[in-house]
Amino acid sequence: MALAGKKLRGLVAATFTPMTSRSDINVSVVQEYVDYLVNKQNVKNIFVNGTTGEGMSLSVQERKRLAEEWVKHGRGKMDNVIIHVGCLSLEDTKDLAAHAASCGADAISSVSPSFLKPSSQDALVLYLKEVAAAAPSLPFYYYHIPSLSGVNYQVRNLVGKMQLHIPSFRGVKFSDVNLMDFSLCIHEYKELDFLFGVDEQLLGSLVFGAHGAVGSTYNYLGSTTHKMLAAFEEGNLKKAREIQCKIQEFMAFVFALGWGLPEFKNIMSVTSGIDLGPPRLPLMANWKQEHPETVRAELKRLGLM
Ligand SMILES: CC(=O)N[C@H](C=O)[C@@H](O)[C@H](O)[C@H](O)CO
Ligand SMILES: CC(=O)C(=O)O
Repeated sequence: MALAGKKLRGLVAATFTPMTSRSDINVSVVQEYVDYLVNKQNVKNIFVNGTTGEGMSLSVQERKRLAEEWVKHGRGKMDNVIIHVGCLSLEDTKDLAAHAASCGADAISSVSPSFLKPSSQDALVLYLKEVAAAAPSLPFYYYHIPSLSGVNYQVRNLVGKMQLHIPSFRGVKFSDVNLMDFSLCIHEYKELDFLFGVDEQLLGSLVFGAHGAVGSTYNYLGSTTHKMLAAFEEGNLKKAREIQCKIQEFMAFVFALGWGLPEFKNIMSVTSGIDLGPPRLPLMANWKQEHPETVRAELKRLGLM
């Protein structure tokens, strides 16, 4: 089922990791979550254990268990289950990559290490080459997210090197606002997939030919975002802009609450009715019980729920 010659297109939901009230992973709701994405949001690709999934805050064992569950429940329902394998340890990353292949994932992706960082573009490519080689049968996507990784090489420059050294390299999940870099990637590397990762600015990336998008909001705004994609396809920019602005108004509202990614899982709990529990880390002090009602009211006010 691996992406062999297939192109990765359309919306990819970066899944939240379901947890119990005590912050243990809760795989019992994964099936319901998959069904919600497919049936209510018409989203058929998932990106597991990434930023949204708090992958970096989970143990290797938990990440493996989650990968197995998402693959198992995605089978026959999802077009692509992409497992994010990046972490600070190369050994763990390779272990996660090999595991993703063994459990039947469609592709893997990795961020750059972000504490001790690669000293050059070549060093990063060599590192990722080792990661990809641990799962040589799976398409590999580089996950560019400079705001969190602190690693900000121009992707356009990296891509040529990755293509040369990593046989399974297939594209980039581009979570940055540098649209010139993004555009030149698409223009120069037509055989690769470039997926945009700043949901509230997706319309801008479509102008430059984005092949798809990976993000946290497609969990609960997938169907709304599909309407924007359709309007863009039809050349109805006025409508596409209206939809994007609603999404921006909503994001501005949650940012004003002081929320960051882990707290966004509240929004998915509210919209899907699936209790995803609290974020893993006790650092996330802005996660408050009273907020769900406020979020629901705002989504309703904007016509997004
Ligand atoms: C920094 C970050 O987490 N970016 C996510 C994807 O990469 C996005 O999906 C955001 O969660 C989304 O655009 C909301 O800001
Ligand atoms: C947002 C995103 O794509 C991730 O969670 O990794």
